[in-house]
Amino acid sequence: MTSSISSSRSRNPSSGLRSTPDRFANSPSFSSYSAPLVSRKPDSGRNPLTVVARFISGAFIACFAPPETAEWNNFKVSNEFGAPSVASETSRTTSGRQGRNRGIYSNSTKERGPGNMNFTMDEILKATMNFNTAFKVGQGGFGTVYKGKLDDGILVAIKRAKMGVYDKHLGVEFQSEVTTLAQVEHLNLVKFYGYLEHGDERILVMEYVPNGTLREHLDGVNGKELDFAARLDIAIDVAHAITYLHMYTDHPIIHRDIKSSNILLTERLRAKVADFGFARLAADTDSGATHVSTQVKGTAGYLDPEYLKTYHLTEKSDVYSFGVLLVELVTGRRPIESKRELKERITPRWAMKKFTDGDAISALDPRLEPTAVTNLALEKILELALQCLAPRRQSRTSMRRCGEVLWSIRKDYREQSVLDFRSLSSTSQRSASVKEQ
Ligand SMILES: Nc1ncnc2c1ncn2[C@@H]1O[C@H](COP(=O)(O)OP(=O)(O)OP(=O)(O)O)[C@@H](O)[C@H]1O
Repeated sequence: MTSSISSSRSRNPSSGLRSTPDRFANSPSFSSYSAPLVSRKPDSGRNPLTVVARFISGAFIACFAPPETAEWNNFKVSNEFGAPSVASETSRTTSGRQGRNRGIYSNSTKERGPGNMNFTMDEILKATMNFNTAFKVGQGGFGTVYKGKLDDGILVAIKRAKMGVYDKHLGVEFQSEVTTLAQVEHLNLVKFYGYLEHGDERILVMEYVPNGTLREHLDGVNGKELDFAARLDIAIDVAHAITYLHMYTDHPIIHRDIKSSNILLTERLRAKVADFGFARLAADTDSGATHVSTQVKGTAGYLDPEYLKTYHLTEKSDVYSFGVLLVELVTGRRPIESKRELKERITPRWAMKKFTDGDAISALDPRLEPTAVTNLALEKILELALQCLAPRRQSRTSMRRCGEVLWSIRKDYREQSVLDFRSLSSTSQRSASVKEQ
């Protein structure tokens, strides 16, 4: 229903993804990146991620009217499916038991790594205590998300599709495609463990990330707070994850829905990018082809204006969304703040104006301390955001470059903070000794 047809599907039949060498994940420096070994899946003649995207995008729904008919900043995420009631969940579970069990299998069930988990419905029911609402951690376009504990103690997030969000015809062919998706592995990407089709049930199992979403932290929900250094770390983590998708998988992958509610945080406030709901193989750089969708997908406020105009999708659409995310990180504001006065409603526009007027500091999240060191880093981040948010995609920087720039901003920020701290403590020591005299 929300599936996008890519005109380049036939042009991009390559289906394999590189398995991620561990040394590669969360590499401290992009300059140390080297191309990992390629292990290609045999050419299946079709693009598996397109199928995955069709399935999941049918699930993680955010469809927008064509740009001619809708103002981009007024887009609303349309969720066509109501949440199932507890009663209907129970009846689905019962009927599901009579259905067929399918999942992702590895030859060895002992070897539990991403993508090779072999799940049964009983296992899922046990892990979630029959989808007990006490284990519910969230609700999205796809359905309900539960926290679960597998027999071997591994914590997982279990996404249970709402009835009807999937395209039944895609069910059978979906498994092998999901296996491919599961091979995408990076420390800053939420690991995809497996998928289970069981009667009417469609269940995705992934790494459980325990500390909520970036948006919740920026909103200060449940006392969650993020200082400037943590925000900078998060920006770097996200840049690493997206660079990996763009550059180090067998074929570039465009995330398509980078936003603060798709960034999950660990206890140590490291970021993991979630939701490949809209993921799609990127342009074939050799042929210069780009993807042309029949529908624009993504989230209001994060959408590349050029993609909105042309329906052409490239990695630079992710760069644009990342620019919005950078602005969100330093201002704390949502991309669209509809209750504010007109000139402040579109946060990136407002923040960029402040920056170009030489008044970046007044765009800083009021919860952050406006020190000289923070102000310097803020200006550099907004300068990078400006490059990401360029209206024309040719003028935008790359995700790799974003990572490099942020890395150097963090280096300077840390060094300056240490110097600041030292001079502060020596000043206070001096004033203490003056008092003693
Ligand atoms: N892997 C995970 N670990 C921990 N919590 C998760 C995980 N995935 C999702 N959640 C929680 O479940 C909520 C819903 O997630 P989900 O991805 O289904 O929807 P969404 O991204 O919020 O919305 P949409 O599907 O419309 O994009 C998230 O906001 C988060 O709180």
